[in-house]
Amino acid sequence: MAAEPVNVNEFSTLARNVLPKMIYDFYAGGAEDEWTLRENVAAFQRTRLRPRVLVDVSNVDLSTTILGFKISAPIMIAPTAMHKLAHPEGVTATARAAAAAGTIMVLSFSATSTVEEVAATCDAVRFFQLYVYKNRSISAVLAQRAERAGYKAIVLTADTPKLGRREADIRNKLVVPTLKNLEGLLSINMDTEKGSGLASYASQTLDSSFSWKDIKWLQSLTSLPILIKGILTAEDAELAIQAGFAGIIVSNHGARQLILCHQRLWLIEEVTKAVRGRVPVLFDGGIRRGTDVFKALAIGAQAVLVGRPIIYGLAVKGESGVKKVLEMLQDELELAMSLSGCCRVEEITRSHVQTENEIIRSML
Ligand SMILES: Cc1cc2nc3c(=O)[nH]c(=O)nc-3n(C[C@H](O)[C@H](O)[C@H](O)COP(=O)(O)O)c2cc1C
Ligand SMILES: CCCCCCC(=O)C(=O)O
Repeated sequence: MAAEPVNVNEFSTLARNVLPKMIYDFYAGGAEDEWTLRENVAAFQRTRLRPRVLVDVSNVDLSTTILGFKISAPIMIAPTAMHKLAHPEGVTATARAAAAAGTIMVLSFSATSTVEEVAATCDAVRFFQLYVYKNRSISAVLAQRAERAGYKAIVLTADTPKLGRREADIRNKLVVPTLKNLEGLLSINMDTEKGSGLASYASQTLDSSFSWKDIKWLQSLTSLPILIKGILTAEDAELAIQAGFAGIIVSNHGARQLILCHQRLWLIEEVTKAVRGRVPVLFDGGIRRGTDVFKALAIGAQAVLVGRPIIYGLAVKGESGVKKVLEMLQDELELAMSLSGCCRVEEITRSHVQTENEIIRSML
């Protein structure tokens, strides 16, 4: 029997062993030559901590509040598609694990369980992620179904007018299962002749004409707060606030969309400076350790979301695997806070981290 994983990265190795190659590659993969994927993780490793000592850390509290909802730690579950490819119970198991951990899960539009099935599986605060389809009434129906089913916010993913070029999926001729939310609403011929079935599906469905001028339409569909996911510049952060978004998620979609040339972790600082506290700023991408959460918070994020590690926990051990991943990250964050002299998440400040440039400058 394989040894029990002691950290989140070991779940990734175990997941690789249990999943068919096509599925693991879909989950693990990034766009093009995947250097942004590597950079998502490496940026954390190049960021140093500046711990303070001799602080009474006998009582550390990780809890925080996002859009008025209290969560046990600033670690949420990012929307990721098709959990039934990882485990037969799919995202209902993920949702139960989120509820047990006292955190918020963002359900993917492209889930393999319906919004109602997920809502019925446990009582927890959930958000719903939305893509805008060419047939906009499909997105409208889904946003309204989510509101009726008790979801507390909509998360508009803004970085996917077209699907990124995921070369592993092209090579593997990725076959995608039925997306349960769309049953009866859409019928698509998923072509794997030329490569990825997901790419074929996306090119038939995603509305690449959707733009800032259409946000009012989106807001007219729902009374829920709407967050925007995929913001990477101060300019777009300002537009998002002007458009009335209730929160911003700094994200490069787990390096699955555009290959970037910026050390992305520092975009949190660019965005938080532009936002000036007007709405919460969250971050996702490359979080694999509690110290990564700590660093993202120090740079200015109010909470982080985690994508792949959750799927790997699900693939390896179902609901209990997801719980374990969340527990590991929470425990590591608690230790990082204790060893840095922080008892509350609000006590994690910019002075607790040093950037690569700051490190170089300090040597001159
Ligand atoms: C397999 C997979 C599926 C994803 N599906 C979605 C999705 O349906 N909607 C969305 O907005 N983002 C999706 N994402 C992006 C995640 O929400 C998140 O931005 C990213 O996974 C964070 O990076 P991490 O995996 O390094 O934690 C997906 C990512 C992965 C890896
Ligand atoms: C119609 C677009 C499907 C996107 C699938 C999920 C996703 O966002 C991903 O990164 O994969």
